[in-house]
Amino acid sequence: MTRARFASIRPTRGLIICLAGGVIGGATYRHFQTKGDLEDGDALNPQTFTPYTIVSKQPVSSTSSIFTLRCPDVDHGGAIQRQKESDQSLQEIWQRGVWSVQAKQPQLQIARSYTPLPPAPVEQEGDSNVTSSNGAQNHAPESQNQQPGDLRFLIRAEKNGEVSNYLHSLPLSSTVALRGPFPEFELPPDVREVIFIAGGTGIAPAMQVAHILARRPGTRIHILWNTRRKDEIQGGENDVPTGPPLKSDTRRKLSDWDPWSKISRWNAFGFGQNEKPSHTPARGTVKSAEVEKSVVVKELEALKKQFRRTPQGTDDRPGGLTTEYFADEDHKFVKPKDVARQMRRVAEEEEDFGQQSGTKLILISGPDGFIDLWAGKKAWIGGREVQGPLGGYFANFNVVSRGWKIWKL
Ligand SMILES: Cc1cc2nc3c(=O)[nH]c(=O)nc-3n(C[C@H](O)[C@H](O)[C@H](O)COP(=O)(O)OP(=O)(O)OC[C@H]3O[C@@H](n4cnc5c(N)ncnc54)[C@H](O)[C@@H]3O)c2cc1C
Repeated sequence: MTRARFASIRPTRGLIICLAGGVIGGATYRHFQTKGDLEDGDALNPQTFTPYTIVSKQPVSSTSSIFTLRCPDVDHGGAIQRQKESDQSLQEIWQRGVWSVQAKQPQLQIARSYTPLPPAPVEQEGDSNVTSSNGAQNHAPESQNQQPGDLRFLIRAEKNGEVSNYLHSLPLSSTVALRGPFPEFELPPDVREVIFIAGGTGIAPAMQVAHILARRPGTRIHILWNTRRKDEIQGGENDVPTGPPLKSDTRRKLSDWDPWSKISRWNAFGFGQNEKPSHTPARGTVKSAEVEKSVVVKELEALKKQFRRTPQGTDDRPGGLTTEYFADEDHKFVKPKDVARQMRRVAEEEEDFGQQSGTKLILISGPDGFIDLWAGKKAWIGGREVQGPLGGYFANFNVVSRGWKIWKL
């Protein structure tokens, strides 16, 4: 979610893109024609804006909230149809990769991109499974009033930010015009391993990826989430291995390997499905049991549970989501060594169990400076945003030869 990412221009029908005055602080902004943007009666689509209603705003921190938006008039026949159409059209994109929608500020006629969060985990009696609005299995005590087709966003009110502050200023039941979906990144079908470095609201695409991988047996994702404020990661637990690396005499061939063994590397990672992962409270936070967990932390935990319900891969390798939390306010930052440690763990597993097929991905999402620091600036070529050369910390990491691919979101 770089500033360049904020600036990506997608040629769309019925849209006038005016770049004049659109470059502010390194960002190019999308300006829209006043007439004909709002097309009442259409399901969410990339060409025209569809009015949604804010049905809830759930504070995450003093600067960010989770907004739930719904197609209006959901109780009326035609609109129910529209809601269903919208939900169906999103089913596919929810399985493919990272995507966004644009929200419009009507007075200024500008729009910004926002990343839908996976459907809220739905509370259910006991520990049984429930099905979310997009057919996903969910499990956690959140968001009781969710309806099919609802879109949820984690939105931070940026200092002097036009659209984000406009959205935060709107009371419940206000209308917000949305357009989309816009694919941002397609996960390779054979993806096996993901390290996701997320800055701030960059956690939203990380959650999208986790949501997809939770349905792909044997895939794993480790999220390193760096926020500015510690309240956003409150109660978050770091799933990091606590024991020393396994010695070579404990190595076993994959065929001999007992996935439920306590000494298995997968479990040492916290990926085992029967074993309780070893947790440490997020740095700078008190033990999670003693504090109310932040809304996003709760949702990440619910995503972890989704992985545990997914059948294992053909090689009996448990899939999983693990997390590490860092807050600037605590002077804790994700460092290259944190990423290197995860890469090393994967490399050790490959040594032990043999090189596995499948793509290994490092994804980075967050504000401009965050992306630049890790992987260098994205670039613009021919009016299109491209990845640009690999820079930042990763310029000095031997990632490619180790079989990792990097993508700046
Ligand atoms: C694909 C995509 C998905 C996105 N998803 C989300 C999302 O899920 N949630 C979310 O909150 N945002 C998301 N963003 C960012 C969002 O589109 C806006 O850029 C953001 O809300 C700021 O817009 P604004 O109009 O309020 O600020 P602007 O008026 O555009 O900017 C005001 C000032 O704030 C600075 N600024 C803007 N954004 C940031 C930032 N993130 N960090 C530091 N300084 C900043 C600008 O440089 C400028 O100086 C996404 C962006 C993209 C491209």
